[in-house]
This record gives sequence, structure tokens and C-alpha cells, in this order.
Amino acid sequence: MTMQYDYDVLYLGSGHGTFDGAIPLAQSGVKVGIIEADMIGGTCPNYGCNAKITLDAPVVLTRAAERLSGIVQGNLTIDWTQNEAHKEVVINDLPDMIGGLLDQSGIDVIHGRGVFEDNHTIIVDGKAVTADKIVVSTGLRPHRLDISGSELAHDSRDFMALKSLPQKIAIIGSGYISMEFVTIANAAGAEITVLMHGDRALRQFHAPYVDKVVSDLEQRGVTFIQNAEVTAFEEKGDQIQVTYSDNQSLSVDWVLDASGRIPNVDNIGLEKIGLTYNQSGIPVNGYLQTNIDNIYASGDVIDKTQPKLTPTAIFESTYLFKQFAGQTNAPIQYPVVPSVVFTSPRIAQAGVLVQDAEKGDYEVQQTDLTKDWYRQVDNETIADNTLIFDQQHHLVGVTEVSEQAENVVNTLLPAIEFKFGPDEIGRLIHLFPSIGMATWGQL
Ligand SMILES: Cc1cc2nc3c(=O)[nH]c(=O)nc-3n(C[C@H](O)[C@H](O)[C@H](O)COP(=O)(O)OP(=O)(O)OC[C@H]3O[C@@H](n4cnc5c(N)ncnc54)[C@H](O)[C@@H]3O)c2cc1C
Ligand SMILES: NC(=O)c1ccc[n+]([C@@H]2O[C@H](COP(=O)([O-])OP(=O)(O)OC[C@H]3O[C@@H](n4cnc5c(N)ncnc54)[C@H](O)[C@@H]3O)[C@@H](O)[C@H]2O)c1
Repeated sequence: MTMQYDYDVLYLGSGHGTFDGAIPLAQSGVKVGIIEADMIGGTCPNYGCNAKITLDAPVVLTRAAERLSGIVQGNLTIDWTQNEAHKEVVINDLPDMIGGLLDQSGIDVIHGRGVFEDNHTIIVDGKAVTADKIVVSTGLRPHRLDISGSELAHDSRDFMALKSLPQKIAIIGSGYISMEFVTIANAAGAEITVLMHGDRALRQFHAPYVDKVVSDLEQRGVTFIQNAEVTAFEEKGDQIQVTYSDNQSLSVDWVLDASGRIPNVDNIGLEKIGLTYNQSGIPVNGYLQTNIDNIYASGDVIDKTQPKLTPTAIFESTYLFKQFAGQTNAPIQYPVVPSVVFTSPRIAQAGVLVQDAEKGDYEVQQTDLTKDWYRQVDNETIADNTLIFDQQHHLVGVTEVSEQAENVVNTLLPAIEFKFGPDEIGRLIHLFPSIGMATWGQL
């Protein structure tokens, strides 16, 4: 290790943008430190993916029972308080588990908020910590509407910590967090109004599939109001009045501000050291290096075109491990990056998107999957996919709306990434009956 500094590599933040790579890096003999201001493991395990998918599990179950109603007898309902308590049981040990792995690997975890002093020094609680290389992996935080009464609104972390479910909820925005939480709260019995910024929900996903999910939620009692410019929140007794557009208003028990997430780049001394950033995060080169040679960025805080998701954060932290451990000197090369919104049904996609395929030289194959035998087994009523092939009939993209869309897209990733043609596809035997077999049968 470079004796001049406390660490060879120091990470600011302990989420997936850090720990998946920091652990093997430390195990390879590199001296590693991690500074964390909040919970070890960051957003995903504690107040993101893992917490959310646990709350979603009973929704999947009740939807399956609903599709087979008459065969499955009786009405299943979700007890919010029990669901929340189960989520706590499932995720509460994760920070200790991740902290234990860091400890066993010989990584020092420094608790506190870090602020850059110079290119090699971060100050935590008045104490200087130095390193040869520093990785900024500070992630995103909720964007909050800058309007009167904004302190009355809550964020996604507050939502997942609710001990009882408010009866009437207003949700601002119609992106990932909004649509997943609408699904969960509606299934548990809340009355929800979604105040949309524009006229489309989930802009990243194929509009006709999003429309199916939105219509289904409308039939389940959710109200979507398009082009609603929210201007104020005001306490009226035990209710909150939400004012939007031309002085229209509604009264609710609870407000979720799901208007996006913004990078944690402010008040951490980046200006002081001259590190370049913008409102999308920190620009990096192919080596994830910032404009300052010894300072890198990883995970959601990077200004990137790839989706800001856990798997991309893991890929980046693992790439940095390989680079720092001398296993690669090539720039990062992302594989095809899938994404999914965990509504019920889900919408998932990877590779060439449908709207781009329609403009290019591709073969576009659309299938109504409700006619597929395997989907009829559990009476799926919303199930479609679009497969996109190049001129050599290599699969280059997939988009699906269905109960198992995430598994379908995962199954097809090798075909897209490794450009499998009919010969390779013909060499594979899948288990039957299974979603994998049904999916590969479409190629
Ligand atoms: C509600 C929700 C649901 C999600 N669901 C999914 C999903 O289903 N699938 C998926 O792939 N992705 C999901 N995501 C996104 C996923 O959580 C992120 O992509 C992932 O956590 C990014 O990891 P990261 O390490 O870059 O950032 P983070 O996990 O946010 O970690 C950054 C860490 O840096 C710390 N930090 C910040 N500033 C400082 C400082 N100055 N000093 C010390 N520490 C600091 C923070 O406390 C935090 O712990 C979800 C996100 C949310 C909010
Ligand atoms: N399933 C998943 O992988 C998953 C789930 C949740 C979150 N995430 C990640 O978390 C991040 C944030 O998700 P999100 O839902 O907060 O962001 P988002 O960008 O998906 O959605 C933000 C929503 O807020 C709206 N909006 C923007 N400005 C507004 C304003 N001024 N007033 C009202 N509405 C406004 C947008 O139109 C959009 O509908 C994303 O990076 C996403 O990748 C991923």
C-alpha cells in the first residue's frame, strides 16, 4: 500500500456502487476504507429494492388467487401492518450482514458524513481520512417539490416504514416509484390519486403496455390525473389539501412526493476540489474516472445513459475492483442492461426498444401471450410481448408486459448479449413446463 495515505482506495458511500467491488478488492490485498453517513448497504437493501419487493409479495399472491377465483375459494386481503412487519424481519439484518462481510474482508467502515478537503483527503466528523484513490458512490436522494407546504409530503423511505396504511393517498409523479407503490397500496385497500406531471406514466417503457397497466389500475379504483401541476400542500384539520393546476384541489390523509431522485453531489466539497458535476450526476470517462485523475465515480451518482439501477451499480463497482486490482486496463463495456417496473403485471425490457425498432431495419414480432398455453394455466389476462430481431434473425430486443416479465427478460439476455442464432438456440434443452421453455419457443 502507498504509505503516504491511510488507504489505497477510499469509497464515499456504502451501497452496491461500492461494496460488491470493495469486498474482492480488499480480499486481493488492497487497503480499503468506506465512509457511510447512513445505513450500511445504502438504498437498495434498506429502503429500495429489497424492502419494496417484500411488500409486493402479497400483491403477487392475491393477484394469482384473483385470476384463479372460483378454483381458489374466498377473498384474500392484505394486512398492511403485518406486511410491513414481515418486511422488517426480512430486511433488518441486511446492514449487519453486509457490515460483517466488509469486516471479514478487512475493510474499515468509517461512520459519518464525508466532505472533500483535497484530492486525497475527506473530512469525517472533523477527522481527515486520506487515500491514493477515492471513489464517489453517494447515490441519489428523493427530489422534493419546491412548493408551499412541501414539508407535508413524504418520500419512498417514509412509505415503506408506514405502520398503518393511510386511507386516502395522493402520489405525485408516475415513474417507477409511483407506479410500484400505487400497485402495493391499492392492493392493500388505499384510495389513491396519481397526479401526473405530463400525460404519460413510465415514459421509459413501451406506451401500449403501460396503458394496459394504467387501465387495470383504474379499474381497481386508482384515479390518474394527467398534466396536474402541483402548486401547494396545506394542512386542513387532519387532512392535507393538495392544490394543482388551475386551483383544483383534493384532500387526502397522506402525500407521497415521487417526483424523481437527484444525485448526492452537493455539500460534499466537490466545488472546493474542482470536481465537475451537473444535475444528472458526475460525468466520467470509460474508466469511471472523473475530471480529477485519482477520483472515480460508481453507481447512481454517475451521469450516465445506462439506467440507474442496482445491477448497473454492481457492474460498475466490480469493474473498478478489476481495474484497481490490475485485472483489466480496458474501459468499462456494459452488456445489454434490462429494466423492469414491478407493477402487477410487470413491464420489463432489454436491448432495442420497440419505438426504435419501428424506425430501423428490424423484424418486429408481437405476440398476444394470453393465447399461449402456458399463460392460460394461471389465467393471465394482460400478457403481450414484442421480440425484435436483426436481419440475421439474432434477437436484439425484448419488451414484455406480464406476470413473469422479469423472468422472461432475464431468460433471453444471453441470446441478446451473445447474439445466439438458430444454431445456438437449437442446441438448448429447457425444462418443461416452464416460462423459460415457453419463452425460447418464441425465438
Ligand atoms: C424505492 C426504490 C426502489 C428501488 N427498486 C429497485 C429495483 O427493484 N431494482 C433495481 O435494480 N433498483 C432499484 N432501485 C434503485 C437502487 O436502489 C439503486 O440503483 C442502488 O441503490 C444504487 O446504489 P448506489 O451505491 O449507487 O447508491 P446508494 O445505494 O444510494 O448508496 C449511496 C450511499 O452513499 C451514502 N452517502 C451519500 N452521501 C454521503 C456522504 N457525504 N458521506 C457518507 N456517505 C454518503 C448514502 O447514505 C448511501 O448509503 C430502487 C430505488 C428506490 C429508491
Ligand atoms: N424497479 C426498479 O428497478 C426501480 C424501482 C424504483 C426506483 N427505481 C430507480 O429509482 C430512481 C427514481 O425513481 P422515481 O420513480 O423517483 O423517478 P422517475 O424518474 O421514474 O419518475 C419521476 C416521476 O416524477 C415526475 N416529475 C418530474 N418532475 C416533476 C414535477 N416537478 N412535478 C411533478 N412530477 C414530476 C416525472 O414525470 C415522473 O413521472 C430511478 O433511477 C429508477 O431507476 C428503480
